[in-house]
Amino acid sequence: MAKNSANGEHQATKKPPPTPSPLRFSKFFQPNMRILVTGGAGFIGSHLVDKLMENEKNEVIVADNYFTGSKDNLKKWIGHPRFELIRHDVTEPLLVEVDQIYHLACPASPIFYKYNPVKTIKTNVIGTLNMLGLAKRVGARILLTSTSEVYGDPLVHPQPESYWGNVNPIGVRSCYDEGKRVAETLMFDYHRQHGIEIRIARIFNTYGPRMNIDDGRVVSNFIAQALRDEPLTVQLPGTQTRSFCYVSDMVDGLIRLMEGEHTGPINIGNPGEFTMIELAETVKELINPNIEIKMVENTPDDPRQRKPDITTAKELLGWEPKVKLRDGLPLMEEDFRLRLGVSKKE
Ligand SMILES: NC(=O)c1ccc[n+]([C@@H]2O[C@H](COP(=O)([O-])OP(=O)(O)OC[C@H]3O[C@@H](n4cnc5c(N)ncnc54)[C@H](O)[C@@H]3O)[C@@H](O)[C@H]2O)c1
Ligand SMILES: O=C(O)[C@H]1O[C@H](OP(=O)(O)OP(=O)(O)OC[C@H]2O[C@@H](n3ccc(=O)[nH]c3=O)[C@H](O)[C@@H]2O)[C@H](O)[C@@H](O)[C@@H]1O
Repeated sequence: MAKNSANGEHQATKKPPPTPSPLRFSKFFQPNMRILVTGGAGFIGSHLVDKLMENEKNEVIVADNYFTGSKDNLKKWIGHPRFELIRHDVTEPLLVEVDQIYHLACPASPIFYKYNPVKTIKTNVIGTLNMLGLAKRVGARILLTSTSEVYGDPLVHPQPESYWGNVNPIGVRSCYDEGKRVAETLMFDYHRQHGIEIRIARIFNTYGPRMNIDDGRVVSNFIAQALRDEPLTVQLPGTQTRSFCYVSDMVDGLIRLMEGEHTGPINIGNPGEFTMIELAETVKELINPNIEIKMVENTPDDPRQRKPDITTAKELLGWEPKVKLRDGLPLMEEDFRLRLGVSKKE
């Protein structure tokens, strides 16, 4: 850290991050963009990888510990010369030379992030520290997938990025939402202290093909239940709301944020808001009209309402979602039918 000799006070360094290896400027070297995607074997990560691989200038490295992700999600890229897959836990340091880091690694379904809460915190805090250390060493730009859960059980509705949230710091969801809040803090501290180029996306409930069938999140639960002829389990009171974003819209928003000039945090989500009873009724109508809707117990600290204010994303990224819930659900149904082996009744 630079020292100011005039008054003896320590000041934040204005030093830019280190430049990439000289090899990258050699005329004999392919000027490809090398991109690390942590958590790339998961639901959103694997769709992001598909999109990044479409660009022939991109080389993609995925680092994943397969806690909630799977090699299956990436099978079409395994063996591709521009693709590498590493079994790696982000709570350990990673040495790779990359230009960009999409840092997604973290279990996202409440059932999975509550399963080993201490590990969830380590993943969010130590994992993000490790990825920021990597970004600092190689001069990479880093994007963190934060969450609408940083707003907790929001008292402001819809939620703009300026809202500081209403989070229980000692509850059963805190490992995830406080973990992500610390991850955001670390991102900004590395940015201010070391000049790291950061991007923060606050993702709101995202759904689509490749979600784990027994993932536990509401959309995947309802579709799997409808296809298995089981009652749709609406957790009480059923009037709580969520806003559901289709995964292709999400990936488009994340790439725009990474490529743009704004650090964020920026909300990326679909503002269409539904109660859980409305969601169950829609799934019933579209997929299985004979199914029963059953009210069941909820879990502690479940947010009562959630809807993104996406003014910032519209203005700064020129982004807004295109896929409506009624159009996205059938695309997910198709994928779940294939994986569950349940064909459509004529
Ligand atoms: N899907 C959503 O609705 C949503 C909403 C808000 C934020 N997010 C964030 O987006 C990211 C991706 O979410 P998703 O829905 O694809 O979840 P997911 O569970 O399908 O994917 C997470 C991936 O991270 C991997 N992972 C977990 N811990 C790891 C560790 N310690 N080291 C390496 N890999 C690890 C998992 O194996 C998995 O492949 C997460 O950071 C999540 O917090 C998702
Ligand atoms: O978007 C976000 O920011 C966060 O959203 C979700 O968290 P949550 O909204 O609690 O997701 P679900 O588990 O899908 O629950 C949504 C609602 O559906 C209800 N639910 C869930 C499951 C079910 O079978 N039935 C049901 O009614 C829950 O009570 C809750 O009110 C994700 O799982 C987090 O990873 C993510 O960060």
